[in-house]
Amino acid sequence: MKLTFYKYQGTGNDFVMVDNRENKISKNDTKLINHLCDRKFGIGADGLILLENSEDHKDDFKMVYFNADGNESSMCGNGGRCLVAFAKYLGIISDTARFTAVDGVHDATINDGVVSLKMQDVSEILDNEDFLFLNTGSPHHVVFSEEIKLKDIKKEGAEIRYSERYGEAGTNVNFVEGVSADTFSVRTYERGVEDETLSCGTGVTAVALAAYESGKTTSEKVNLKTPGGELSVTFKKTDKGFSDIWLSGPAVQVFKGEIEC
Ligand SMILES: N[C@@H](CCC[C@H](N)C(=O)O)C(=O)O
Repeated sequence: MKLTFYKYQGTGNDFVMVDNRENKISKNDTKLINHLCDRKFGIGADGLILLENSEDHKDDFKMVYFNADGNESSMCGNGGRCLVAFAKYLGIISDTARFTAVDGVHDATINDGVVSLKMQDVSEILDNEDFLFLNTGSPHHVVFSEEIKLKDIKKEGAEIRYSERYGEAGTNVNFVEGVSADTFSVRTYERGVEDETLSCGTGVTAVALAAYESGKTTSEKVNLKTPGGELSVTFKKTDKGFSDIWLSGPAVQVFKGEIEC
């Protein structure tokens, strides 16, 4: 079969997008999805996203996310932003969207190529001496450190991802360095890619909230510099945790293609 696909990137976190409203791809075909994401033998991407019809057509569409290893996973923030740009390209939405993902319903807006995605509220943050841990749709271990540009992210990230603390499920790992009162540099090791990616949306969201929680910023708008570009996260601190969390940044179509599979 010839499969039409689109390639998108959001601050260098890249995705194969498939319009699956007619169920062309089976969600259980781990081997095929892993092959499509392979950078040498396939198209190449950090993950693959299916745009599907929302159940009962309640929302504009549904997001189904797979890591590059071919397994369906938890929420992908950059992927969600790219999917909104894809839905606009397909004519499903204009400048606002509401869609369902694995962690629930998300609202989004597009303005001049910048996609802002509303994330789920966060009520629990584990604040340890050496790190923070929270779930922003995906699990994130956050370490504040210095000279992150010198780190071997693949090696240090894998040590934490596979540590006993996180068991079989594992975690994503973010290494963070302060730049100014409201700006942080972030490098992320992603589970399911098992390497550093150029940016991670749920990761920078976790970093912004962790920075606020640990007193490293007092701003409810945090700028995040990743190796693939800049994102921002705004939120409101409440007595229950964090709400009204929005992740914003560019989302770009790179190319369209067909692949025999
Ligand atoms: N790149 C993503 C996160 C994707 C999910 C992650 N790899 C996991 O399995 O937890 C993002 O932008 O949030």
